[in-house]
Amino acid sequence: EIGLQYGADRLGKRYDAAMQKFRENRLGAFIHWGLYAIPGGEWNGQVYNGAAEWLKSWAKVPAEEWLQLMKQWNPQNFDAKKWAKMAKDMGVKYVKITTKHHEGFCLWPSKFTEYTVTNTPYKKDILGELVKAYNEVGIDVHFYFSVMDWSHPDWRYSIKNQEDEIAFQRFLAFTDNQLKELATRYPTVKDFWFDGTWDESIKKNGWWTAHAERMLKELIPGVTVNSRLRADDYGKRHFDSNGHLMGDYESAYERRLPDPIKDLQVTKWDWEACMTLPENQWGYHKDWSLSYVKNPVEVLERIVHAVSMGGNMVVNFGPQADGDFRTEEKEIAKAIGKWMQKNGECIYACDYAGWEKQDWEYYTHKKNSVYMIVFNRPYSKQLTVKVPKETQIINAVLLNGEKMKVTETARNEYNVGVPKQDFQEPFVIKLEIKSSK
Ligand SMILES: C#C[C@@H]1N[C@@H](C)[C@@H](O)[C@H]1O
Repeated sequence: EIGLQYGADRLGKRYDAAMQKFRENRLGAFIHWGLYAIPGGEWNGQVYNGAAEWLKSWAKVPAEEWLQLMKQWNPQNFDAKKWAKMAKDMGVKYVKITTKHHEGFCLWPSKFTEYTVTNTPYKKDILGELVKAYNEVGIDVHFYFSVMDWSHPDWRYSIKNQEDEIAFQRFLAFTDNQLKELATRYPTVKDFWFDGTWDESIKKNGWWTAHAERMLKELIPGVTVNSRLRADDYGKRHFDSNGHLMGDYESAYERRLPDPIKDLQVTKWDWEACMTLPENQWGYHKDWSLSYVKNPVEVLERIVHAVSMGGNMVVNFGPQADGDFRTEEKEIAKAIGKWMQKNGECIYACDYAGWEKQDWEYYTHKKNSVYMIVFNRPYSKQLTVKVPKETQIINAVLLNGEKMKVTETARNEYNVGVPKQDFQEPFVIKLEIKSSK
């Protein structure tokens, strides 16, 4: 191994209570809300099909022009309690909120920039209202924070000369101030999810990324930080030059998931994926017909896929400028919630089972139960289960209590029958197992 000053601070998983809670939460929601919700993907009469929260970039809008949108920021239908109820009904255990996206507009009254909710017709501390409302219903709040800040004159993509260096060090000090502000104003926050850290300027300042993580953990003991913040002494991101994960969980799975057969290495560490409902829209886009929108079962499949490999899944919502959610998002949240109400025990506090994946889909594991989450119902009406050596299936029950037939078909192989009723949705069978290992 090579000596690193700014590599991984710890080897292996964290097992303290705060990290255990992060891990057991398993299902979260992302909220991408900012000035970009106002134009919703359209600028000067042209609709851009790229991600709506990047419209400033697609339409090449200068920062001072873009930030004029603040004059229109007045979400009259915003109701933090309604947002909290929608999340609770969906069955999410945490919500990640964009405190500040790349545009630099802050949902909290930051003292270090003029580009905040305070200087809009709305005036009030949106972030504070949301933290309070989510916490009141027992939902943890995580902060998304974009280091890249298009509104700040000292932001640099790369460091080309001494002037860049001096400006960027000022920028990092500004960022420190905002992070300290967030951690002290909202001490119940459980996690910081950093984004906008892929440019040369950050990779050349690995020291700062290590400092930012350590500073937050001093301010809020137990807080978790994602790997995307971190760059080591040589600019290596997520995993340091010795191959060790930096931060507390890997956060590279954005709109994609590890392969359930080829990428089993991820089961060795904590990780969290995040996904969009359309192909690639995080902020509100007025025209969702521009790309495929996943149906509720396709969203569920991604949630279960992540948990089956020991990861968390965060499903994204992009609220409208008026503070309400589009109908499609409300309907998907409701459908997920209905399924989670019946089947959540195969998700919450579950982990990778380590059994050989089958075509009917996924296993998850909790204590001495293994759950079979069936997305593909076989015409044979038999679900093949290959168990590890010295493992027996004692019984198999549907979560509604219906007993499933279990037939040993070969050494360490069983057939588990399917339910009589075709539920027209993924169903869950709970296996009680006995291992003589
Ligand atoms: C690229 C990029 C950003 N990362 C996702 C989580 C969204 O915030 C998107 O704008």
